[in-house]
Amino acid sequence: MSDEYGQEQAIRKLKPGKLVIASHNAGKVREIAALLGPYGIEPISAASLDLPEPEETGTTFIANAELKAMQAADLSGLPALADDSGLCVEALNGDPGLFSARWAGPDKDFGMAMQKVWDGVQAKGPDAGHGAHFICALSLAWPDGHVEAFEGRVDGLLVWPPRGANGFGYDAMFQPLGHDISFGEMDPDAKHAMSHRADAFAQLVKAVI
Ligand SMILES: O=P(O)(O)OP(=O)(O)OP(=O)(O)OC[C@H]1O[C@@H](n2cnc3c(O)ncnc32)[C@H](O)[C@@H]1O
Ligand SMILES: [Mg+2]
Repeated sequence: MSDEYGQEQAIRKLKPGKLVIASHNAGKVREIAALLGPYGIEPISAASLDLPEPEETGTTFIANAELKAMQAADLSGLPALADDSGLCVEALNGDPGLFSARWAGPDKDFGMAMQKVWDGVQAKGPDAGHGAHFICALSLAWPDGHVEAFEGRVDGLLVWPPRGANGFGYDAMFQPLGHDISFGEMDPDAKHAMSHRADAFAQLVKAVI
């Protein structure tokens, strides 16, 4: 148990210091580091610590975020922040959802994954809606086993063909409600102002920073 983050600490404010970003997705690590920017917290990536990628056996975004954060905190001895997220498509009953990364296969081919999403919606017929949302669960875990989690969401529409080279994953086929450009076409700062990750992060900041 570390002194700084021990069980006896009544208020678990995240003091400026080191925080492991328990993700192996470079796009997420970049976004989380940008969100942490104003708080004077030094992010350390799981990859730079050679942390293993745990199997995501949870049945909810929060469960998966918690298992990733708890493993990284346990192995590193530092507080760790993990993100489990995904694209939920209404016409596909919420798929790919928890399996958003897995739909891209071992080569992480999101061109193929986006095509699969679009083909799935087309197969539902001409009346299928294009509504979708992203969910992001952020979990913060301390080496003593304490863990908290926050869930954010952004609603939008699927667009086809994919547009823009910014962002990562499914960004090029997702247009947030009230906007006429996709996340793939948006400046990173604009995405950070409205994304599912920003929503979850705002809740985390309120609770612990
Ligand atoms: O588990 P870690 O190591 O964090 O990395 P991952 O890529 O496997 O991440 P997830 O298991 O949470 O899978 C979520 C997938 O959902 C997609 N996704 C999540 N947030 C996104 C965003 O902001 N924009 C586009 N796609 C996103 C993206 O393709 C991710 O690979
Ligand atoms: Mg993953």
